[in-house]
Amino acid sequence: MNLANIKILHIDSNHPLLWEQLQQAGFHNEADFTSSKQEVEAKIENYHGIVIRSRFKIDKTFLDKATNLQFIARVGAGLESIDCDYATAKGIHLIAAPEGNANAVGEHAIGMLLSLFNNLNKANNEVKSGQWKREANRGHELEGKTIGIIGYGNMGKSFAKKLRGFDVTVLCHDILPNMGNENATQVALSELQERADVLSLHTPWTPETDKMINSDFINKFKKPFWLINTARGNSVVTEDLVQALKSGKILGAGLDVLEYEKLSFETLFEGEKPAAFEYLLQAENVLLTPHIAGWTFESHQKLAQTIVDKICKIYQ
Ligand SMILES: O=C(O)[C@H](O)COP(=O)(O)O
Repeated sequence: MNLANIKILHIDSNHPLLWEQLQQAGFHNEADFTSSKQEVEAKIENYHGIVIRSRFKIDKTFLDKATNLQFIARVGAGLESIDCDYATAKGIHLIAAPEGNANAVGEHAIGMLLSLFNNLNKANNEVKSGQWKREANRGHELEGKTIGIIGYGNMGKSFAKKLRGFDVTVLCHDILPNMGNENATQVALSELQERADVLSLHTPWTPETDKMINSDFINKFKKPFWLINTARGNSVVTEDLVQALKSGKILGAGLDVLEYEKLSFETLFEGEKPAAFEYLLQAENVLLTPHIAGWTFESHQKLAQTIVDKICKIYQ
């Protein structure tokens, strides 16, 4: 097959190796990082492949215009910006690269957990502002704790693997059966809620996981617990999380994702903020990072390489 006939449109910037290796393989590549969704829609019939991150939604309207599209390559894990069922029904290959940033997410979740358990962020801020508070920063140890992981795909598995060596019990829950492995025992959700001291969320954002962590869900946990969310902000009802933080049912939270994060910077940080968000910003037992769990120099490269390999495989 003459790969020069396969025209690929890149609508988001990625690690340069992605472009370079597709060029070397012989594909015809074009980049358009600025056109609006409507502008891309108007020309998408000319392309056989599109390489995206999450700039805009690939919905039915878009797909109906993409009459020659053979693949959609998402340089990342989450596929929520694509109408996957509709694309698949049209015979379009869907490619994603969760293998590329799973390690980064696993390491970030470990970092958040250790930071929360040992007050690293809080204590650091205090010492740097001239306060030497030892008793107020007495920490907890992971040893002997039970870690519950919801969503046991690439990210959940990576986190569980990193937990080896901490002498913890690792439970996982997934909608698919038989997902447990040497690093985690699969249990029913109710058992996880009964036993866990920590909940780490590693689920995609789907209708089933939207607002999943709400008061009802939280109250089913038998013990107070720590929450780590490196998955999607919309899976947690922030008001309910705040209520649980206030009551002590949630002991602390490490949040790399927020339900407000798609708002503009101005909306998010200037002027009046949603009360629950304001609480998270002030709370000492809440650690916030700006959706960077999968955002490392190494994952940038691994994501690109994974996508190149998967595109090349389609045309082997
Ligand atoms: O789904 C992912 O891979 C991560 O959440 C990163 O998403 P982004 O490409 O939209 O930043």
